[in-house]
Amino acid sequence: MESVFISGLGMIGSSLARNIKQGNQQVKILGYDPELVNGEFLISEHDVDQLTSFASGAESADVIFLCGPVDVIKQQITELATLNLKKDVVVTDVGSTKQEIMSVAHQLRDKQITFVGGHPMAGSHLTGARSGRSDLFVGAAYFLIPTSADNAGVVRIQRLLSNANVNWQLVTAKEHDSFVGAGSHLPHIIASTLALSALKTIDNTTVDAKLVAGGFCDTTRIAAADPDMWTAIMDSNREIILEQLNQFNDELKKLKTAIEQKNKAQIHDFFSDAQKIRKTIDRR
Ligand SMILES: NC(=O)c1ccc[n+]([C@@H]2O[C@H](COP(=O)([O-])OP(=O)(O)OC[C@H]3O[C@@H](n4cnc5c(N)ncnc54)[C@H](O)[C@@H]3O)[C@@H](O)[C@H]2O)c1
Ligand SMILES: O=C(O)C(=O)C[C@]1(C(=O)O)C=C[C@@H](O)C=C1
Repeated sequence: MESVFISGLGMIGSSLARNIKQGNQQVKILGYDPELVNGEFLISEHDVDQLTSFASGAESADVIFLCGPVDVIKQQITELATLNLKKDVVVTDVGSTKQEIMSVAHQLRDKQITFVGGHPMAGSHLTGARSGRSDLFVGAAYFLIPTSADNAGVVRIQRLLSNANVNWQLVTAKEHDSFVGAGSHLPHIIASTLALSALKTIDNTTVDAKLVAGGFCDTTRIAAADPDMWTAIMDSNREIILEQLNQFNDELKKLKTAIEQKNKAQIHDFFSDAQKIRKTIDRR
């Protein structure tokens, strides 16, 4: 019987457990999470078969998914390199950044342990096992960062998650971090900045903040995300984020200047260009 160990049974880890279990009841799922409530919930739902310590789950697994925050994933890769893992184990993760993680993972590759970086590009601002879903990843990109020797690992992960109906994307860690910087990290920064700055103004009016426009709610939903998770992501993708923030500031400055100068043609071009870009990525 194939054993899968999932470390971190929050939204993403629990979604993987549900999906793998639904796809194949024969796979034994071992789980670890320091917040016991997550594991106990998944045991009660029969999505996880057994709760273990990190070390014993890792040592008895055929495939290991690291699903904690990015900083925890890095620590656990280092810990895995000290354990007595199965010889042909495949280790993967779901962290939102990849360059740092792939670089820490050399400790595993040096010991001929297969590590394939992973990142399902689906989720929400919610946390914990109760917020996971078996269909969370349907239609979403699932990035894998193989190294040249890791083809068997890629196939093994794809087979295990064949029920997930994801859009597999094999990319380099650098390409990944640049893409998610623009497509995920910057949006979170902007949503949170908007929430902070707009509320300063709104709180000085007599109108209830809950009466804000739908556009405010659409653009700030992700500002409700977990600060611990996002602090770890900012720290891990620091250089790319700083570069992309400069680019963002340049665009914002252009609009500010056009508004100051009452340059209606430029203001129109700004919204028209953005409209065209947004329409090209409409998925649903
Ligand atoms: N939230 C999203 O939309 C999303 C999407 C894709 C990837 N990710 C990435 O997935 C990972 C998990 O995010 P999530 O949304 O499931 O967050 P979550 O908070 O729901 O789950 C993280 C879990 O990790 C556990 N944890 C903390 N320290 C641990 C440790 N030492 N060992 C094992 N578990 C530990 C926490 O108790 C928590 O249950 C993060 O690395 C995140 O960057 C998140
Ligand atoms: O949809 C959301 O609420 C999310 O925040 C999910 C989201 C993102 O879209 O940016 C968050 C972090 C990830 O690494 C991948 C997906």
